[in-house]
Amino acid sequence: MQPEAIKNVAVIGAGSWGTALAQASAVAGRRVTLVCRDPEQVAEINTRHTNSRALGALPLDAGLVAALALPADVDLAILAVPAQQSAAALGVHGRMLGGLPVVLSAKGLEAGTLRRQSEILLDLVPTATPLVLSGPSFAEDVAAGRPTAVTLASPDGAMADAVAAALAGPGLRLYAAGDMIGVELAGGLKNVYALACGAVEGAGLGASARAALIARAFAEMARLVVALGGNAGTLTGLAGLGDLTLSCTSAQSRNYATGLALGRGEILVEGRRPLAEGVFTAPVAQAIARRQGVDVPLIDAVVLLLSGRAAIADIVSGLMSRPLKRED
Ligand SMILES: NC(=O)C1=CN([C@@H]2O[C@H](COP(=O)(O)OP(=O)(O)OC[C@H]3O[C@@H](n4cnc5c(N)ncnc54)[C@H](O)[C@@H]3O)[C@@H](O)[C@H]2O)C=CC1
Ligand SMILES: O=C(CO)COP(=O)(O)O
Repeated sequence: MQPEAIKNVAVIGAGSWGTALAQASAVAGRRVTLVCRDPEQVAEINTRHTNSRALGALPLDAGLVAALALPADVDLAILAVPAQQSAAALGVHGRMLGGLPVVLSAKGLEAGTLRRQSEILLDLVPTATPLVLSGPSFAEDVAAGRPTAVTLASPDGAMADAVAAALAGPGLRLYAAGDMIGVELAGGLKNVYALACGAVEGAGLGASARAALIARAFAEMARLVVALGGNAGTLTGLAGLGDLTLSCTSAQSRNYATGLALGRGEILVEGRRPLAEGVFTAPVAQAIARRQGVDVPLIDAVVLLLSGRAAIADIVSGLMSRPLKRED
């Protein structure tokens, strides 16, 4: 496929990330339909050119329209609902996606089934071509056109090149890559580690502890990626090091902010906080690691923290008192 053949893009999911990706695609010259669930949101986007629920007063590109369903002439779809909602959204829209390239942009693993986003897509729409978009990219930055770079991974290299070229614009640079498993895992796992890093800050444990945590998270993530057939080298790129750095050091990350609250001793009340994908992905990552026989002490620590069954001081002292081991 040539990039010029990708004229019409549909984005499923009108939250902050879906709206930001729709905006970037429109700025890149595509005709974009943002698929919403709420008729009032459709009316707001089409008349006032804002999506206030997702991105406040930010003016949206005139090439972006909203609708309740996908149009018939779509060349490329982007799925941008929370990771636990991808199967439900594909249940509604999947029959329109047969044979199409589908960019998966949620960062998370599915509870219960332990599926990655590409596995969900291929189970529900076997003829679609999956591409995974991940990397350091806050929706607010992408929507405002600030410089952002991400990875776009697919086993179909020619398709990844074409879609990267079609979606690239003045503020968004996409690097095509082949290791979809590594990129998917990196995107899901960084949210778990961002929770941990936020908790370290919230508990006042210091910048040295946070840096050590990031480095050990990187090593843990590499073990899991390799065990699942991915490439550890992928983690040196945007979806690995790039996103881990961003999400583990910035309170703008909702996962980091949630960790901060936990570290301060606050109790999480479901539905009362912004989406923090790591909360759902942590137990899934732990189950996958157990299945593969991979040691993941940091993921275990986050699962314990989220369970509310142990204080952060006890969790940290448990991590620090493990037998010493070699780094190399
Ligand atoms: N916000 C960000 O900066 C970034 C978010 N992401 C990822 O994008 C995914 C979505 O996150 P956000 O847009 O930030 O969340 P959000 O909470 O802002 O929006 C989620 C949207 O999905 C819609 N939705 C939920 N279930 C649905 C369903 N079954 N069918 C159709 N629509 C449904 C909701 O109505 C809402 O509009 C997450 O996996 C997140 O990790 C990735 C990169 C950046
Ligand atoms: O994935 C993101 C940045 O790359 C967004 O992070 P949060 O979901 O933690 O806000």
